[in-house]
Amino acid sequence: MIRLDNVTKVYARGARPALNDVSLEIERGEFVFLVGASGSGKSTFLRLVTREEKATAGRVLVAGNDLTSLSNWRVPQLRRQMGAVFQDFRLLPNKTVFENVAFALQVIGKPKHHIMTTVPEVLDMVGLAGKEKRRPHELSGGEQQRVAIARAFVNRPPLLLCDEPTGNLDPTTSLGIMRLLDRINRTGTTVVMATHDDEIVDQMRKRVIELSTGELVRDQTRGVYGSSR
Ligand SMILES: Nc1ncnc2c1ncn2[C@@H]1O[C@H](COP(=O)(O)OP(=O)(O)OP(=O)(O)O)[C@@H](O)[C@H]1O
Repeated sequence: MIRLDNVTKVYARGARPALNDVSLEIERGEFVFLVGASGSGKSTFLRLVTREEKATAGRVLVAGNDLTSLSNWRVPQLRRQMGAVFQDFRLLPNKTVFENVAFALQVIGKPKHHIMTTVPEVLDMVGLAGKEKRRPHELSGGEQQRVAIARAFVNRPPLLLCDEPTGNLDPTTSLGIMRLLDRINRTGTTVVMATHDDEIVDQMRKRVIELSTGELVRDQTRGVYGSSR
């Protein structure tokens, strides 16, 4: 699903590489935690996968596309294959829960009848049935993140990228979000999650990839947050 071959990323104003000669492979259907101190390169990794950034050297392959040579006009097509979830939810404040999720389908031209059947299904799946008409400010943080996950998953993308999805949530709420991401992963969707949440990583025991100042320093199956433990 994702392959990096000797990838280096140097930002225009960057003193040192944000990623330095990183090679790794993530297979379809895997659940992977991306850990490392602030500034270690996690977000850069995710931005290379979405093609928000281009590698300075090396090759990035995602869902069968070589992003090094992918033309700009094909980037929207690439992004349809991935959903993204962020720490700050990024919902549209003036739209209802239903409309926030429906919007993701409208922008890719799905017909109304498809939207009317698919959105309730996914809202049910994330545990928000009955809250369709609420606006984001009328929901708890955990519920807002469920809306964001519903929006990211409504098109059933093969890849879900999560950047600190539990960063604003308390431990119990975070666990609920993780159960949901785990369920999504079990449908066959590859999940890559950048996180600082040691409790979550230690509980889930999934593959852990650790970056340190742009270098891959650990790749562990059924891993924990800190390598010293
Ligand atoms: N647009 C940019 N221009 C210049 N340097 C950047 C840019 N974005 C990130 N960097 C630098 O690249 C390095 C890696 O940053 P990145 O955001 O990928 O780290 P991170 O692991 O996601 O950090 P955090 O956990 O704080 O989100 C840092 O040194 C950062 O300052």
